[in-house]
Amino acid sequence: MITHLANPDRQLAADIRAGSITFAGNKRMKIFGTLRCAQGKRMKRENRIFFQSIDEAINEGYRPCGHCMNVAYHKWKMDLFNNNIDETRNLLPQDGTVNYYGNILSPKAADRYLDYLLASIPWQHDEAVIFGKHYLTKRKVAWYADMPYEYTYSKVTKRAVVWTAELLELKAIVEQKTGERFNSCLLNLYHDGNEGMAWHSDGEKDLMKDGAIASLSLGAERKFAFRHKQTKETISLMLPHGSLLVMKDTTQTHWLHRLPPTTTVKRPRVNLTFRMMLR
Ligand SMILES: O=C(O)CCC(=O)C(=O)O
Ligand SMILES: [Fe+2]
Repeated sequence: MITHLANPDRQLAADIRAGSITFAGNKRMKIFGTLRCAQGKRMKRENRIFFQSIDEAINEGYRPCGHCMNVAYHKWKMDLFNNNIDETRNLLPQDGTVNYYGNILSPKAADRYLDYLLASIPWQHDEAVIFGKHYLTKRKVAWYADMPYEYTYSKVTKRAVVWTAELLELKAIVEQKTGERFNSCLLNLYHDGNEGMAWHSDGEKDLMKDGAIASLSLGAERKFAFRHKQTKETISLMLPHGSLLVMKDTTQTHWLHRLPPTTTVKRPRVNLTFRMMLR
């Protein structure tokens, strides 16, 4: 880190040629950018500071300029919300794998997808058969897939509709993050905290056995919990707007999961679970 005031311009030119100066920062604003940045050139000499590398600037607490360092700026923003989330850490102590990826969408993108999903998905109340009686849930669902697959859960057979462009974008983002492939997605709409989902596992015979299920959450932040079928051990976490959780390996065989209702949440939540159906 070198200040501009402490350096005669001749020395500065030599440092730039030698590569010991590659970025300039603003001491007052704690922003850094390239030496050619138009915004950077306007700053007062006494505020100007130089760095050799991006790492040096970030370690000093500077953030990348949104004009001349767009890619680094977006990475810095995502790292900021995800402060130190380790997506390789297994949240389960045994008998399955659950990985939490934190926020995978910027707040703006997450807002945009949530607005789209609330307005454009043909949401329908979910149907279940319990002791031979048909029930409609308060929660609404929609099911999308590569083909109009049939899928049975809660003793009711549903037929998928084919992807929209926006759902395909989300599927591509989730596949890129997780390295997995998915051919279908169940969407759930919880209008407020009164709606949730009871303890269950997603081990239906139409699903690929031990396949990954990737769960993308949008809207109101809600608690999500796992409970081991034998030991009854429970693990829970919060799922914020734009976050991704992946369940895989033998998770569905040994663990139940649920979305507990909560009276404090007044806003809707949309959850997308990307799955691999057997065909
Ligand atoms: O809403 C959620 O987070 C989970 C939904 C779920 O478990 C399911 O659709 O099977
Ligand atoms: Fe589930």
